[in-house]
Amino acid sequence: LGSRSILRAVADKNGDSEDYAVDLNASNFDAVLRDTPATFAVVEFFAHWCPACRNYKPHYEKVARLFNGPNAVHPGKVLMTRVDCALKINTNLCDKFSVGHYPMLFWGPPSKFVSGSWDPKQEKSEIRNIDNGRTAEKLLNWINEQIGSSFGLDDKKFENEHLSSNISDPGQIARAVYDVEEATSTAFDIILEHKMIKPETRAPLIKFLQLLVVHHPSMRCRKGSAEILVNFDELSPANTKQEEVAGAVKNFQICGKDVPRGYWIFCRGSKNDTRGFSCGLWVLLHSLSVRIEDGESQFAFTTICDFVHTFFVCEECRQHFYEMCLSMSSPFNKARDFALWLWRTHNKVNERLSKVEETMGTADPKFPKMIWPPMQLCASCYRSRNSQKIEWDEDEVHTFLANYYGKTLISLYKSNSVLGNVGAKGILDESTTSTNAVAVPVGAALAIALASCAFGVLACYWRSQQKSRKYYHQRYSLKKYDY
Ligand SMILES: Cc1cc2nc3c(=O)[nH]c(=O)nc-3n(C[C@H](O)[C@H](O)[C@H](O)COP(=O)(O)OP(=O)(O)OC[C@H]3O[C@@H](n4cnc5c(N)ncnc54)[C@H](O)[C@@H]3O)c2cc1C
Repeated sequence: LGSRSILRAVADKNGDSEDYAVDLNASNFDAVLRDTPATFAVVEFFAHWCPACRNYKPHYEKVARLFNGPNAVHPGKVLMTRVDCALKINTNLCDKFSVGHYPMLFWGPPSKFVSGSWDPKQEKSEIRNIDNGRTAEKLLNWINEQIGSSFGLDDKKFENEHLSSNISDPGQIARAVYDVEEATSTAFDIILEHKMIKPETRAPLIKFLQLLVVHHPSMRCRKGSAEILVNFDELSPANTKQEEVAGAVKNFQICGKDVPRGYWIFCRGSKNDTRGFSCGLWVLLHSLSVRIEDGESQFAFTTICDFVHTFFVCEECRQHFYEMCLSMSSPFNKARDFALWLWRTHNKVNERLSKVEETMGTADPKFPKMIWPPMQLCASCYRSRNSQKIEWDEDEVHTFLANYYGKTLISLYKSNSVLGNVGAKGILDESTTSTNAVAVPVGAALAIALASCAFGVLACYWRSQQKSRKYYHQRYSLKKYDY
């Protein structure tokens, strides 16, 4: 099992069992703590034979319920885990943390636990012994003090009154990398659930996959998109029935088997019906727009327009977005222009929705629609501003977008090295060659994509899949955008 599967498998049990804390042992300890999107972790070292530990368990679980699993009230903040020191496999691990009594609780950033240790004599350590967590109330108070929160044991699902807005914190976007993966997976789940792969929708889907293969910010999703793309003609020959296609594609999970996880982090709203998928989709589109090369800008534009128009099941959203696509009178030659177009278009949506939400009272109070980026995020983006009008410095906006949706978005991946060495390298190797993929067949476009991405491992995999392949020599011309 992958480390995320462990997190999910444990989380999935929560429907009928009260075990929310994640059981770790020496073999999965590092991997789970490295992969968690949570900002902090609590590790409880205990022994299953210890009566005090058994009595403590309901207290610990009461707190873990708030943070772990798909129904977590405050997901992504704290990962609550436990290690049974009475199991032989964990002896060394417990020794490394100088576990001298049970239960013994530690707190720290998850990455500090990876290959980590704790020594009571050590003066400076980011791992701290929790010395006052003997009841659920005390433990939660201790956590609240550390992170300046006011979580309560009675907090209910989605009653995120404590959710802090991420509007003006530029570093928060780093957490959105998980949401971009979640949104990509959700988009493809929706496509399958709604049986949307048809002969007439193949072209927009293939083009979008081509874009993802090269420019998705997550290595996992680039790899998964490539696998689907490589097998696309086998998966959906023109005459195959919908059910067969859906069944076959389902076996290829676009961002790997551990995504989706079932919750949002950056895109989490303070109500259960706000934000989430549509926020994740925007972040995905922006992060694609800042990764393309000049020569791909028109391709990226038509691809994203067609994808939203064909596959985004919010009728009003896709219609409005498409109208804005159609209103473009000349093709894009520069990646910068396309990134700025998408930013402007998103702001038009924000402007329209802010009025609607104000009238209808449907806004998320923590995340009201606004013209973006606000001053707090990018003061230099503003040349001048009065109540009527903002005069933007578009060079500054573009620099900001490129940094925000480029490097910052994947910085958490890097620092956590979630994907291990290969993944981190894949993510950092953002150099790509311009690819007018719209004019080349699927296989050839992929070959160019792979060659240009330094995807060593994936390229090997791809070649091994190509032995007896015949490509569709099909031109995906989209008349609507032929200028
Ligand atoms: C293509 C598309 C079209 C949509 N059209 C409609 C519609 O017609 N009607 C409707 O009700 N809903 C529409 N939606 C949904 C709506 O835009 C929001 O996604 C949703 O209301 C959730 O809002 P949010 O607060 O999470 O912020 P979102 O608007 O989803 O934005 C997500 C994040 O992107 C960043 N951001 C905000 N503005 C910009 C910008 N201009 N440039 C770059 N980054 C920005 C912010 O960090 C923000 O938190 C659409 C969504 C998409 C993806």
